[in-house]
Amino acid sequence: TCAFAGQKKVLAAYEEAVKCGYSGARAGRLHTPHGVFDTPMFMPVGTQATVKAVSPRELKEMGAQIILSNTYHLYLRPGTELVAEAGGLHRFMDWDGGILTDSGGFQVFSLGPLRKITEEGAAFRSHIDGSTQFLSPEIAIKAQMNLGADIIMAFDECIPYPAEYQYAKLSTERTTRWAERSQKAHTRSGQALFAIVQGGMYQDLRRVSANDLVSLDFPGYGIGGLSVGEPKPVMYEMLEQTVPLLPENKPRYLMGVGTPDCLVEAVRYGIDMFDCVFPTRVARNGTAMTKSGRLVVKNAAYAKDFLPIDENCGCYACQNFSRAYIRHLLKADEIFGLRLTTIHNLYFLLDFTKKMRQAILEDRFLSFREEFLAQYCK
Ligand SMILES: CNc1nc2cc3nc(NC)[nH]c3cc2c(=O)[nH]1
Ligand SMILES: [Zn+2]
Repeated sequence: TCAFAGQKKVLAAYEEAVKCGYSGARAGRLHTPHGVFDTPMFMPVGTQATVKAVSPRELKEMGAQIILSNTYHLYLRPGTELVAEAGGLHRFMDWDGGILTDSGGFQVFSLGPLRKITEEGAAFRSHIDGSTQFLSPEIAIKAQMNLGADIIMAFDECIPYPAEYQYAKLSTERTTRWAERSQKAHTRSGQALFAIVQGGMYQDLRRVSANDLVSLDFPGYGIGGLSVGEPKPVMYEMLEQTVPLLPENKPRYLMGVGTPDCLVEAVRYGIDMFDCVFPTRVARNGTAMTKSGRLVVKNAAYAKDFLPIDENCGCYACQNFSRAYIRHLLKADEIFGLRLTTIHNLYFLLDFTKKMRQAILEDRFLSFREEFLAQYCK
């Protein structure tokens, strides 16, 4: 059955175009001040106000719609007030598409040597100069208002994996209180604030977290605390528990995911938005993503392979260069080499989400998923 449910309300409004088949997969459109964007979507990560090794023009060319930047990094360097003085993040990095900033929650817990978490917020040492820093919902929201992203995230704690039930419970309850404080601190119109569902790997805590945040009525919901080392079946189980509790007419954003097999599974559960450093990170050590799995183009096997990374790929790297040439550049430590693998990997994931959208619109997503998983080896 295909139903159309549209809503053109506040910014970052989610307009579901088509929900088809017997899965939760849906194709939608996300309304923001910088445009209306198609979902499912992959968002390239530009941690320090640049997607490493590629230009905004190249990102536009390959079909990027919304890109991500990290508040934690920009808060420490160059400072979010400075970015505000520069006219905001869009002007600063010359990107006129959508921008989503995460709130520092994850980085504080995964990057800076953590000092202490209290009800007030998180004290940590800067990974840049070792200085003692502090982030709270109010500080994180003010920083994101300064950056001026179209979508910003509530300040939360990404619960480490594994975590005791009691810790996960207390942390999740605090994250919900932090979400409320984030909401109160968010006074910038034309900017959507998403909450982040936590709950560790506990079904009941996931449900409580989702229900509590839905009752606080946000324009969109991140699903956090996943892709933190848990087995994939556990991640999917948490999605199964969480996504159905989230409003159909609001976007769902699975944070930090991921590889194509995870994307196609998460879309089946009804996820609309993804971000992941994987494509850009593995590109920098010479690994290309293909529909059959990873291709380490740096390997000697490709020294005389004059075919492109993927003959059916429409990206700049595959249209113009061979595996042998890219391998040569990588071996010679030439910057252009990792630019080409990065361009290919970003294009691959952006194109993959476009193909999933098309499959949903044509009501053939489940067979698309079967065919893809049959060919892709992790
Ligand atoms: C900004 N808050 C926030 N970011 C996250 C980023 C993540 N990135 C991954 N895997 C790479 N898991 C994540 C979880 C969170 C999370 O629970 N919260
Ligand atoms: Zn390519």
